[in-house]
Amino acid sequence: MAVDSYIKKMFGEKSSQFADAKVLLVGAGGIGCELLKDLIMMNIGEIHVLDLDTIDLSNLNRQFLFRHKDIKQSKSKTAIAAVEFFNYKSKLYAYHGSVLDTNLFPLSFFKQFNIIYNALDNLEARFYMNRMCLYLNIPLYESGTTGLKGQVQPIYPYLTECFSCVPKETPKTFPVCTIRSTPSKPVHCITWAKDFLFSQLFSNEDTNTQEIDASEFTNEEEAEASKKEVNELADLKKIIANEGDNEIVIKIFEKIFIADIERLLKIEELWKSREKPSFEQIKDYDHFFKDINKEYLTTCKDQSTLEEILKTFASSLLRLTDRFKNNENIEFDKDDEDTLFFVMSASNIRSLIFNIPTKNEFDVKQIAGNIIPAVATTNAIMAGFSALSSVNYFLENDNINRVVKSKMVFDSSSTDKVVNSSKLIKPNPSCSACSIVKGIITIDLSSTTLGQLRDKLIEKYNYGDDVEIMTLDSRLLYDFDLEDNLEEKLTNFINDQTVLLINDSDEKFDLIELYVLNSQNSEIILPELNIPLKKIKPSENENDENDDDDKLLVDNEENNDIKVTVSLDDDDDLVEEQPPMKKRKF
Ligand SMILES: Nc1ncnc2c1ncn2[C@@H]1O[C@H](COP(=O)(O)OP(=O)(O)OP(=O)(O)O)[C@@H](O)[C@H]1O
Ligand SMILES: [Zn+2]
Repeated sequence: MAVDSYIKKMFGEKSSQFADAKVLLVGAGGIGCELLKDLIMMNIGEIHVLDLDTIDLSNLNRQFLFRHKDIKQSKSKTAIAAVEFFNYKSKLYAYHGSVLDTNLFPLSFFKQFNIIYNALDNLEARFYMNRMCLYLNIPLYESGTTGLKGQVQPIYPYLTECFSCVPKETPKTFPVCTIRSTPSKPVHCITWAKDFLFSQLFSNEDTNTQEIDASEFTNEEEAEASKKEVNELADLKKIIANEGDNEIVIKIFEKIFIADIERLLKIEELWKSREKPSFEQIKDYDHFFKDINKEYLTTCKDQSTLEEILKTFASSLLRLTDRFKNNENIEFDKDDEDTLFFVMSASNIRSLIFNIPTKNEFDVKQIAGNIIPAVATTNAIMAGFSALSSVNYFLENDNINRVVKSKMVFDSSSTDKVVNSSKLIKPNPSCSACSIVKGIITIDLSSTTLGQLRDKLIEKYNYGDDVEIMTLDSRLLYDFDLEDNLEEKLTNFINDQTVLLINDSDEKFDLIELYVLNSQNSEIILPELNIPLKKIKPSENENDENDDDDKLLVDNEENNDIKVTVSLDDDDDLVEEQPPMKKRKF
């Protein structure tokens, strides 16, 4: 049966609308390759594929559109070239770049799509796409897998839970003192080698300026020892940059694995209830450093003998030193052999000193790359559900009906059912992303004054009296107390893509967020918004005399007449988005 009639049989007459759709697929990795195939099979009109990465050897086992010859080629472009021979009607477009790059992909880029599919592997990009879809009110089909687990979440902006509504699990971290002074597991040594030693030696940042936070250590002496370590490493880094002969291997080894450990040994407090580190297992190190070179031993991946460990350390260090001297920006990458082997061997030397089991290349790669093996089948299943979920977009006329028909799909822990589904849930009213109604304002910043913007806002959204206008980064541009700026052109305060927060001075309506698109000679075009009434009654906070204690008013250097509100709250949670401005009272 031809694809067209098959689709018609499956989904009915309305499936002919697939051909009119323009969709964006973000990510051409494990799920992305599968989704591209599924969307093509649905005869979607235009499929735009975006990915920042190039193909690695380790992608080939599951990213079935890529071949060995494609290694180092752009994922999005290769994926599209690979399906060229499929029998399909979709028009395909590839973009190589990060979706976070606002120069390459401004908000107006996303505006052209009916649907966006996320096939990403990190929270930052997922949070970002979630926001873009909220601004533009575009349905987002979010998917992800870890090993045998996976899930697909259709997100209909403001009607269902968005990606930020539920806090995401934090990646596992360890106390600094465990990593720096008292490791007891292989993962502690690998984390030390990757996140501390490797970045101290090879990162382009000025490591001299890095501060040690004494409160993270249980013991003052320990904090002092760590501070010394960092300063001395910064000196070694200078030697790496300027000399880089084989001497450096011995110097670095003796500093990190002898002097620093001796310093720790002197802190008796640390070893009262722990086994002391010892040099017994590495005492013959100078023997193995006699004939070092940049070639790796053929058995270096095994890491089963002291010779393999030490020689891998020496070769990887020398190779990285060469790269560093060539001004290469070296970052840890599990698929970059030199960086992986350096981390592997350095962590194994540390393990020998702390009497911890050593690990081979395979294990270190898993742990250092935080990898749960990706499973091709899970990717294929979740991509399939993502494509199928989006069929509701075409079969139903509006988002409310789409929500009713759509389901969230996830893996099941029961053995008699592979996948489960559940109804979509309403947004979390305190979600940092979707609890604030968002929209896009098109405006000519060079010809419009702040006063004109204020008047237009009041008129369009029926604010009773007045508004306060701020930027997302907390600059107060206007309130009833700050009228001096009203005659000024907006270019003096904001740019294209600035996000504005508009607050109702009467406290009747909730805060709104407007994304600025600068357009020359354009009138002020404000979005149609359904602004909810304020959830917290002002009277609830009236007795709170210290309301302003959590903000400071300071001068902005560029615009001296603008008040700048700086929050003293320091909410550093990486996996939850920043708390919304509406939580503060202005
Ligand atoms: N900011 C971003 N912009 C564009 N593409 C992105 C961005 N962040 C991640 N991606 C892409 O999302 C895809 C996710 O796919 P996947 O989870 O299979 O990861 P991978 O990098 O291909 O594989 P692995 O991490 O297992 O080696 C990757 O191709 C990655 O390049
Ligand atoms: Zn939300």
